[in-house]
Amino acid sequence: MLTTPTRFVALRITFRSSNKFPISIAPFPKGCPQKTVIRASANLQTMSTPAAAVTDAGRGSITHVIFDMDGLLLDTEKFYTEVQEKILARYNKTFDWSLKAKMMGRKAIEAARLFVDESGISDSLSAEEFIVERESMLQDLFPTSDLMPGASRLLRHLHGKGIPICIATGTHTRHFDLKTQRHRELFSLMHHVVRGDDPEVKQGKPAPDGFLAASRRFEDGPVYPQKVLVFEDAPSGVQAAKNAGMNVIMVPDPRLDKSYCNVADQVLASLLDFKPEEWGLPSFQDSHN
Ligand SMILES: O=P(O)(O)OC[C@H](O)CO
Ligand SMILES: [Mg+2]
Repeated sequence: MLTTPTRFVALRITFRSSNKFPISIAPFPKGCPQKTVIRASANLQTMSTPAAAVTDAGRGSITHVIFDMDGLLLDTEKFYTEVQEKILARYNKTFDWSLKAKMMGRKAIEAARLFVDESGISDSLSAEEFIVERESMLQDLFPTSDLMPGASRLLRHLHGKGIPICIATGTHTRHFDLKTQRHRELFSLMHHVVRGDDPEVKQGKPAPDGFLAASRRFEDGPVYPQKVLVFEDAPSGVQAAKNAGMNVIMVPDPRLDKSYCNVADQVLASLLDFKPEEWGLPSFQDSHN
C-alpha cells in the first residue's frame, strides 16, 4: 500500500510527464520528500533561492520576459482577499489561504466557481451571483492599486536594456484598465498585454494559453519557450508557465503554503531579490540596499 507522500509523488510524475494541466492544483503535503522536487525548491521563510538551485535549462539563454500582473506587479490580490472574506463572513465562514491559493491567477468565472463550491455556499450563492456581488466592492478598490516592491525598477531596467517584456494576466480588460490607471506610463513599456478575455486565451491558468499567446506576439515570436522567463505569484500561473515549457520565477505571498513552491525554477521573496545575470540578462547597475 502506498504511503501518502508516495501517492503524491506518483500523481506528480504522471502529471508532468503527460504534459497535461490540472483543473485544480492540490498542494503537496508539508514535508514532501526532496526527490519530488524536480526543479529548484525553496522555503518561503528563507527568502530567495540560492543561485546554485536555479536549473540549467533556460539559465543564461533568456531573451524575452513575460510578467503576470495581479500579486506580482500590482498589489491587487489583497483586494480579492478582503472582498471574499467579507462575503464568506455573511455565511459564518472564513476565507483561508488554501482556497485563496486555488483561486488566484484564474479567470474570474473559474475562480468564482471554486469559491462557491469549495466554501460550500453554492446552494445559496451561484458563481455568477458571487461575481456580481463582489464587483461593486472591487470597482472602488482597483483604482487605488499600488505597485509591488521592485516592479518599477525591474520593468524599467529590462526595457532600458532592450529586453522585450509583456504581460499575461488572467484579468479581463475592464479590470485591467481600472487596476493600471495610476500606472499607465510604466505599463506602456510592455510590448503587449494578453488579458483573460483575449480570444486566444480559451482556458485560464493553469492552462498555458495566455503565456503561449504572449510568446507569439513578440516581434520575433513565437519565442522558443526555453528562452522565455516568466514571473508569477500564483500556483496556477507557475503551472501555466511550466505547461508552456517556459522558465518561471515565483514571487509568492509569504502566507502561501511553501508546498506550492516546488514547481517554480526559482522562488524569490521579492522582485527586488532578482539577479538578472543568473539568467543571462543584463545586471542592475544600482543596488536596492
Ligand atoms: O494574477 P493575474 O494577473 O493572472 O490575475 C488573475 C486574477 O485577476 C486575480 O487572481
Ligand atoms: Mg498573479
